[in-house]
Parts: sequence; C-alpha cells; structure tokens
Amino acid sequence: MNQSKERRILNFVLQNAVRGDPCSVMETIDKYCSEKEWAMNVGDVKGVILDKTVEEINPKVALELGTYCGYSAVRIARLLKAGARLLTVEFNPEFAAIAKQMIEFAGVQDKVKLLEGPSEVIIPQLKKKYEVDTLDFVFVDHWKDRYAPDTILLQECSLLRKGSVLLADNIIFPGAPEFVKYIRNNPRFQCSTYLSHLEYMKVQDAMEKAVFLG
Ligand SMILES: Oc1cc(-c2ccc(F)cc2)cc2cncnc12
Ligand SMILES: [Mg+2]
Repeated sequence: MNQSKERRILNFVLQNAVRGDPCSVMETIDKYCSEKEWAMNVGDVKGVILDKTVEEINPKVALELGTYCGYSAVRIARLLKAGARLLTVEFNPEFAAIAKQMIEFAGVQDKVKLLEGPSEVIIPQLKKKYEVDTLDFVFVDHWKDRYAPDTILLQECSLLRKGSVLLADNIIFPGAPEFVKYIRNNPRFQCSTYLSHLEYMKVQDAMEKAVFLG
C-alpha cells in the first residue's frame, strides 16, 4: 500500500531534522512542503503571527483544534514556559499517529497532550476528563464549518474567561465566512484580522484574533 503524504512528511523529518530540536523540525517540514508536496501546515509565514500571539499571551493552558501532522503543536509548544501545556485535538487517526511521532521527535511531548476524536466530543470533556479550568489560548485550525459551533461550545462549557484569546487560521482561504460573521458581530469578542498568505503559496489568507471579553 503506498505511503500517505503525511507519512512522507514525517519520514523526511526523521531523516533530515535534528531530534529534540523543534525549530529544526519546523524548518524541515516547511522545506518539504514548499519544495516537494504542499500540505496544510500553518507554515512559516502565518507561523510568525502564531508565534507573536503565543508570546504575547504566554498561555498556561492552550488548546489547538486541528493537529494534522503536529507542525503547529511543535510551533506552539516550543514557546510554552515550564509547567504550561498544550492540548491538541485531531479526529483523523492517521494524522494523529503521524503527529504523535512528530511531537515526540521534536522533544516537546512533555508539554503536549494529543487528544484523538471529534472536537465536539472532546471539548465537553476538557474540564472533567482533562482537568482544564479555563483556556488562555485557542488555535482554531480544523474544518472551517466547525469554527463557529466549536467557539459557541467553548463558551457553553465555560472554558473561556475574560481575556482568553482565539486565533483562527484560514479565514480568507479556504475561508470561514460563518465564523467571521459570528465572531465579528458578537459583542463578547474583540476581533482583529492579520492579513497574510496561504502556507507555501502566493495566495492571500488571513488569521482572525478574537479576545473574549467575559
Ligand atoms: O491551512 C489550511 C489550508 C487548507 C487548504 C485546502 C485546500 C486548498 F486548496 C488550500 C488550502 C485546508 C485546511 C484545513 N484545515 C486546516 N487548515 C487548512
Ligand atoms: Mg490552516
């Protein structure tokens, strides 16, 4: 059975990156996906927006929706301070298996908990099963039609507190119009848009930052 693209990306990292070095893993994935096979990692351009947001917040508890191969989990985890943790949710078992190995190779496994399953199932479990009180930061990067319902679910589960920050990828391409309409018209969120480019392409994309006002 021929290999998946995600398996080819992981193998390229295992053969070319430096074990235990998150930046080396990120650079190697970016090299493969810009030169050989495009893949839906947040990438090196939008990744800087992600970095700046994480550094500004310095989250103790962060959630990622949409792990994929683990690129942004590694990107976020490398910036987390001692004792801080990232919970990352992936519903595709093949992607989750790849991401687990990617996270371990990068050496950030002690900061990252990979939760396999649909976000609508995992989010209601975060408080009791995963001992979350509230989330300081949420990176929203899964299927676009889940952005708005999962943002509502996070509120219903009392997982956001005054100052919690959501950062959503792809609000221009592929686009998340329902989410943008919901969040920008919602007085409980203070929104700002960061224009950028789709990973590894000249196509325009953007990220939306939404601060929960409580
Ligand atoms: O960053 C992303 C990009 C794309 C995507 C797909 C097809 C295409 F042509 C262009 C872009 C899809 C995504 C799905 N989930 C999370 N992130 C994604
Ligand atoms: Mg994305």
